[in-house]
Amino acid sequence: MTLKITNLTVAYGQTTIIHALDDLWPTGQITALIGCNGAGKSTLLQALAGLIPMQGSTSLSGAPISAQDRHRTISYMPQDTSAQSSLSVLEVVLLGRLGSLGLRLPAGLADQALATLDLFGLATLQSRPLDEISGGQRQLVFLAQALFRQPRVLLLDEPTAALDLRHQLLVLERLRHIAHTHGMIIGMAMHDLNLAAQYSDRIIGLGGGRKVAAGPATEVLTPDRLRIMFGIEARVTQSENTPLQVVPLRAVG
Ligand SMILES: Nc1ncnc2c1ncn2[C@@H]1O[C@H](COP(=O)(O)OP(=O)(O)OP(=O)(O)O)[C@@H](O)[C@H]1O
Repeated sequence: MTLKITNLTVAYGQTTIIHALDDLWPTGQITALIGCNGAGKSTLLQALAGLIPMQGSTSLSGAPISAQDRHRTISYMPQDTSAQSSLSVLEVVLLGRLGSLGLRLPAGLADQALATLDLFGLATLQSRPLDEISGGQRQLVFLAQALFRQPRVLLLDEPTAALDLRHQLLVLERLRHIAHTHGMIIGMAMHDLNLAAQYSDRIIGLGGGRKVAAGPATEVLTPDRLRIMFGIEARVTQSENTPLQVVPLRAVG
């Protein structure tokens, strides 16, 4: 299974934001989208999720994704998870499978939702109202909701932005495991280049809504490319048993 993106173009009014982007996202892999503020990462994810109009096409294993398929097969977690609600944490996760909910909860569904919460260490929060948990916990709840939908393609906009270091690693380890074992296609926008290097299979560098680099971290995260993409001077190090490390030194230009 491969997500094929062909000639994807997004415009707000007269302004084109994503310019005729082509790409292939293979099954079981995490693709990280990197790029400076305004590069088009969120816009690309939202277009793929069918939340904003786009031109071009997307297909899964050769079959075009219709509007109805898109809702069933693609799950999206936005950058902003600040929505207010007095629903409990477990209820918010259950909403991920709204289509399966009726007057009675199907047998086992709540247990499955609880197991998804437990992936991120949140089971003890299940009865707490969403309004009464922290920003990082909230991000984890919406991540659990997106996963609970059991999508074939999971799109995440900066999924670790609100998380402490332990939870950043835990979430990305879990996601990598899920991608590999379930063959899920995961695309995520990230600002932390070291986490992108450590956990993604492939990195796409966006600049001005265009793909300016794509490939494994060792090819994309080079000092020359970092200078072009982010306007920074950086040192990049890698030794045998440690992941590639980007050390930003100064802003240039
Ligand atoms: N609703 C909108 N109407 C008009 N322009 C928009 C809208 N949303 C985003 N843009 C513009 O589209 C461009 C890409 O924005 P986008 O949010 O995709 O960037 P990003 O790479 O996700 O940035 P960040 O890292 O800051 O989240 C920016 O120039 C932004 O100003």
